[in-house]
Amino acid sequence: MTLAPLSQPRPDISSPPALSPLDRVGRALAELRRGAAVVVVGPGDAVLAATAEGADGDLLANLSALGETEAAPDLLMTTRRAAVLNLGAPGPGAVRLGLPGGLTEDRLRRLADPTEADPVPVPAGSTVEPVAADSGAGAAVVLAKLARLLPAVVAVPCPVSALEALAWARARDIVAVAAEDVVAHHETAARALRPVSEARVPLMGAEETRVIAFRPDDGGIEHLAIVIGRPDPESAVLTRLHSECFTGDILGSLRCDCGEQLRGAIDVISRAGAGVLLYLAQEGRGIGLVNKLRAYTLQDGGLDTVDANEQLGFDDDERLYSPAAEMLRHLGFTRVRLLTNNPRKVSALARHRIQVVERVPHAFPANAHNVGYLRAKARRSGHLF
Ligand SMILES: Nc1nc2c(ncn2[C@@H]2O[C@H](COP(=O)(O)OP(=O)(O)OP(=O)(O)O)[C@@H](O)[C@H]2O)c(=O)[nH]1
Ligand SMILES: [Zn+2]
Repeated sequence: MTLAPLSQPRPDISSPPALSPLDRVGRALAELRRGAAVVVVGPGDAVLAATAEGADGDLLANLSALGETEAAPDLLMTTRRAAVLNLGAPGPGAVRLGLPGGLTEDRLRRLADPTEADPVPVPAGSTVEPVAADSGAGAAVVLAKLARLLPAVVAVPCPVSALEALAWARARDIVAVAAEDVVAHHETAARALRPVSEARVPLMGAEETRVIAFRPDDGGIEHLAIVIGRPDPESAVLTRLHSECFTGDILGSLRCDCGEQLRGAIDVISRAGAGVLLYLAQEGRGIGLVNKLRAYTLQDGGLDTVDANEQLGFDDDERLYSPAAEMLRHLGFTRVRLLTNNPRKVSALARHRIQVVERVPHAFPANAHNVGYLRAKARRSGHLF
């Protein structure tokens, strides 16, 4: 084998042609998850950001060096987390927190992660400034959420204008992404869902079952349609939207009702003759398994399921149901009888042009471990038990 001489020009792989917005966001998510910095470019700002989770002193110093500033990075967090720290009113969006004396690894950890044992110290003289959702700074926080990390990032402004930021990032081999693509990502990924494989999977109690996997175009986790029997698209199809719950579905956790609801839905649909169960990759009401375990730790400290989410900086429910509506349409179903106790699922499907002709209650007896959780769902989230 002959090796090409070193002097031979190499193909430029740093700027592949015409990456789609989904691809660009997908790359940025992978970078954040491995602890690298990304550039997020808004209409009037560009930030160099890395996730707060796992950030150490070296990363903070590197960000400042790359941003050509003596100042320590700012901490960007959701308005929800800021409210928990008594730094303003809760609501949608994000804020930039400036700390006198700068951000240290210890301060960062205690401000961003409520499962850290010590009380949160917000130093006197700290500044809090709202950031627009579609700005580079606002979108950087959305990226952390999409990456299913703690929704907080450390960031410095890029040392160039927003117009020059893409070229600046490319010259340094840093992945760059547009804020508008980040903000639109959830919906764009749902629209780009396509069926990629399908197989017959006889289930206990529902032998005539097919599983169809739908993949988002950004390479994200597949959602599954579990079609039992032969549902008639001309009539309202008995349908269950089930959000993934590793602990309840697989391990049989008693902290929630998911395992019973999953097996119960298969049973009910099978006895009715036909229907569909959508198994949605929305672990932990959309915050991911790692954050759900953090939420459990907070609940063991006395918070309920809604407050635990908000302490972490999330909304109480981060799920979107456009993927579910898209999958139903792919299957040819536009009218459903929905197995749920959750009114948000009913209204969300209607918003996405799937007609819910009936809500079919789907409740199971409580146990000693989930009784508080079920009560909180009824009291705080409007579940109809
Ligand atoms: N963040 C968080 N998620 C949880 C907790 N307990 C269960 N979950 C998640 O909540 C989701 C429950 O999903 P579903 O059963 O489809 O939805 P639901 O809102 O309970 O509505 P129903 O249709 O009435 O069952 C799953 O993704 C679980 O992983 C919790 O304490 N915190
Ligand atoms: Zn569960």
